[in-house]
This record gives sequence, structure tokens and C-alpha cells, in this order.
Amino acid sequence: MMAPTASSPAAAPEPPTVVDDAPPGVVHDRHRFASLGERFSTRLAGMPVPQAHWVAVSDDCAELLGWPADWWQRPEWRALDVLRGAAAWSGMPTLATVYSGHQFGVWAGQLGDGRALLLGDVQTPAGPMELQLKGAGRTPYSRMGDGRAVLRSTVREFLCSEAMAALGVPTTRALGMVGSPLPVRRETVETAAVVARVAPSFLRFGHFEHFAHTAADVEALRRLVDFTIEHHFPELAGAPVPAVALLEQVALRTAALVAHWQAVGFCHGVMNTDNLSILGLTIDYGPFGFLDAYDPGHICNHSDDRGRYAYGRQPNVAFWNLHALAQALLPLVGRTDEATEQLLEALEPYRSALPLALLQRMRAKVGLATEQEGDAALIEALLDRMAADRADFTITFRRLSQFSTAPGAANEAVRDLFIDREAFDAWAQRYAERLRAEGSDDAQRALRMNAANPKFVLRNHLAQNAIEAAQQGDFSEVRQLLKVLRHPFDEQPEHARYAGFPPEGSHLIEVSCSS
Ligand SMILES: Nc1ncnc2c1ncn2[C@@H]1O[C@H](COP(=O)(O)OP(=O)(O)OP(=O)(O)O)[C@@H](O)[C@H]1O
Ligand SMILES: [Mg+2]
Repeated sequence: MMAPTASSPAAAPEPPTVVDDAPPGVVHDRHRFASLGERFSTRLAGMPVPQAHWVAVSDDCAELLGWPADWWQRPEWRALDVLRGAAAWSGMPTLATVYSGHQFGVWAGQLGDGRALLLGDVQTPAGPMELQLKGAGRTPYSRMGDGRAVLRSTVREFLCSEAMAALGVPTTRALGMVGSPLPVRRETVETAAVVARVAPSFLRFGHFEHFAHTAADVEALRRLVDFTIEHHFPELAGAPVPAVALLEQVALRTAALVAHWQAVGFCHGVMNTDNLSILGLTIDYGPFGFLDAYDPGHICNHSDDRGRYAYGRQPNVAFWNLHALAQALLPLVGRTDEATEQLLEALEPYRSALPLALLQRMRAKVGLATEQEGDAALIEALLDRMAADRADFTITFRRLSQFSTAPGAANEAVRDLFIDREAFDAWAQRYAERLRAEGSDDAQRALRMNAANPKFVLRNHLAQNAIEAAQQGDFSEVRQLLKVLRHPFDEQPEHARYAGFPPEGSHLIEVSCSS
């Protein structure tokens, strides 16, 4: 299929207002992605949402950009108009990019930014970043979609992006979000919102698949690989086979990412190849969820009937996606058996890197300072107990921080989370012996463990409360939750209510692909 070009009918009817004064670092008249050329994207303006109002902004994200905290209020920058899609900072060639992808294991053909609009680059203290709106209207890639995002899903994306960053998980960031009374039809009629996202790049596996399969344009594919290396993997410059070198690095980043997800109990929900970042960032917060009761088979996405993206399957699915990426790179390496072998070899490190990274994270979660033979089995045994008793993932690890190795210590706080107390006691005895063997100090270990086991994660019911208030026009809960989630490892005793068990019935909150 041919990629739509700028002449496609979905372009916005009116040119946006150009705002001359822009926040620091905004790059004028030069944009990395635009420089790739027109096969990669379509230039177009946003379709403004009417009567927009601020819902929330992230000071941490503004700081990352090197922007003053009041960036959103400066009259000369007209940030509200920029976020609602009615204005653009001067020289920002706004565009939608084209990608394809595998969805739920099936080739889906061309997809693309159907409701995302790339505004351009910002030079920041952390390097060049892209600024992108999600929900800014139809594009040539919208297919049957309306180009919009609803308030409900946008609150979730905004909060979780920033929560994940605070947890130390690689992620796209959210700078701020605006709401609008514009009606948007999903299962019911909801209202529109737009979130401004920030990342060094929003490139997905699907961008590469697009040029390999949909456009079948090897030159464009090569250009994309070179571009990605030049801007995002400069250490690979001069690699003998760039595609192979890139694939290996992406595999390693993906392994590190998924290890993070597993260790923090995060389920992505829609790990389609168009939602896997080439930089190993968490991207696309749709029907994600954090584990409540520990269940490796937990499915967070109600649209995922067969559990393809269940929590425990994430490491394998990511590997599957890496194979799809490898296949997309094949035309660059030559379609010989030898070339296939080279690409498959580049994926090999994933197999060892993921379990190793995960074991390291799990060791930190249970407070082991040294590495011993039986550690994996000890951790596995705890997870088995947690699964058997459906112990709460976040609360169990947080309470385990208080574990005492003193002889006769009952360790009730954590023990009480298990139904089979005897089985827990047997495990606790093994654990205490292991800790004593490395001379672990309870107080020091507690500090280390509290820095590895968050007290606060964005559980569905917390997001839901904030959404329901926001739907009534009260954004205080969104802002409050953002504040709490900025410091997920701190005790914050005044916010204990955000760290409790999910209330009865919260598992009935349905999150699906509808967004
Ligand atoms: N309301 C919509 N209007 C137009 N296109 C949409 C809409 N919702 C989803 N799409 C498109 O469908 C495809 C798959 O959607 P998916 O839910 O994975 O992504 P998304 O949530 O829109 O965006 P992102 O991955 O950028 O966070 C993408 O091409 C996306 O742009
Ligand atoms: Mg997506």
C-alpha cells in the first residue's frame, strides 16, 4: 500500500496560528524527523479541540525540558492553544508519522499516527527531545478513528507516564494535558482531551516494519536505520552491519525495559509491535495495569480475550516482537540464510539479559546484597507462595522491607498477607538464613529495599477515582495523585490512603482498548 502524502483529504481545514515566542530550546525550522523526508510522515496541522482548559501539568517533565515551571501560563507562549492544537510555535513543522505493525500477533498493515501529532524538537539539558500531542485530531493515518482521545484514557496516560518515570522505568513523558467539552463517542459519549508527550524519539518497531513490508522501500528502511543510529545510538556509528548492531542494542534495551515492568508489577496490555519503542521506552498507556494480587496469568486488557499480553507472558511477547523487527531488517542484510542467522544471533543476548536483569531487580526487591547460587530459587519460592495466596504484589514487597532476621521474630506485617502461614514461615526461615549468611543488617536492608519496592503505584482504582472527579470538572485528584506518584518510594504517611489494598470490587473496573 502507498503511504498517504500531504495531499490526503484528512489534513486540517485551517492553518494554525503561529506563535513567535516559544519556550526555551524549541527548535525552529529544523526537525530531525522531518529531515527524513516525505515518505516518513505527512505534514499537517492539528484539529483544535474547542474551549480547552488545563487539567494538569508535570513540573518534573518541564524541568527535564529546562522550561520554567510557569511555562503553561506565560501569555506570550500560548501553551494552551498549542496543546489544544490551535497554534504552533514558529518553525515547528507539525506532522504525523507513518508506521505499520503486528497487532495481537497478526499483521495489521499500515497504521501510523492516527491521533498523534509531532510538534517538533526541543533542545534540552537531557539532549534533544520530541514534543508530540496525542488526541490532536484526524490524520491521513486515522483509518476509521476520529483522531481523538477521551479524558478518561488521557488522565491514565498522563499520570502513568510520570509515575513510571518516578519509578525509574524508561518511558515517554507527559508534559501536560488539556480537556475540552468536545463530545467523543466510545461505548458512551465522553469528552476529548489532549496530552503533550515528550521523548527523545517516538520511533516504534512498526516504523521499520512499515518500510520493509507495507511500503517495501529498502532505501527508506536503510535511511531509517542510519537515522536511528545517528541520533539515538551514536555509539554504533561505523558498525560493519548497522542493522544487526542496531537490532542487538534494541534487544538489550527491550530486555532491560521488560525486566523493569516485571519487577514493578506493570502490565502493558497492548504489546503490539506498533507500541514497542525502538529506544526501549514504555510507550502507549492504554489498558495498562499494575498487579494487585500477584497472578502471573493476570490480563489487564479486557479486549485481550486470550491473554496474549498477560503479565507473565510479557518477556516472551517482547521477544516475539523483536523477531518481527529482525524480519523487518532482513532486506538490509540480504535475504540469505547467513543473513537470517546474523539477525537471529543479534537477538540471542535478549535471552540471557532479560532473566539476568530481572534477577538483579528481584534480588534488590528482597534486599540481597550479594549473589548466591540459590537466590533465584528463593525468589521463585516467594512468588509461588504469593501466587498461591494471591498476596498483593506491591504491598507484600513493601512490607517485606521490614522483615527482621532476629531469632523468633514473627514478621507479622508480611506474614499476615499469606493465607498459608506455615508455608510462609518455612519460606521466611530460608530467607532469614540466607540474609544472615551475608551478614545482612535489618535497618540498612530496610532502607535499600524501600528504595527498590515502591509504596505507591497507579492502581486502577486510584486512576478511576481521579477520572470520575475529572469528568465532573474537578481536577484536584489528578493533581494530587501526580504529586504522590512523583515520590513512589517515600513513606508519605499523610498519603497512606493511596497505598492501601484495592477496595472490594476494584477488579471490576474494565480497562480495554477503548480510549
Ligand atoms: N481515536 C483514534 N483515531 C484515529 N486513530 C486511532 C484512534 N485510536 C487509535 N488509533 C490508531 O490505531 C492504531 C493503534 O492504536 P493504539 O491504541 O495502539 O495507539 P494509540 O493509543 O492511538 O497511540 P500511541 O501508540 O501513539 O500511544 C494507531 O495507528 C493509532 O494512531
Ligand atoms: Mg499505540
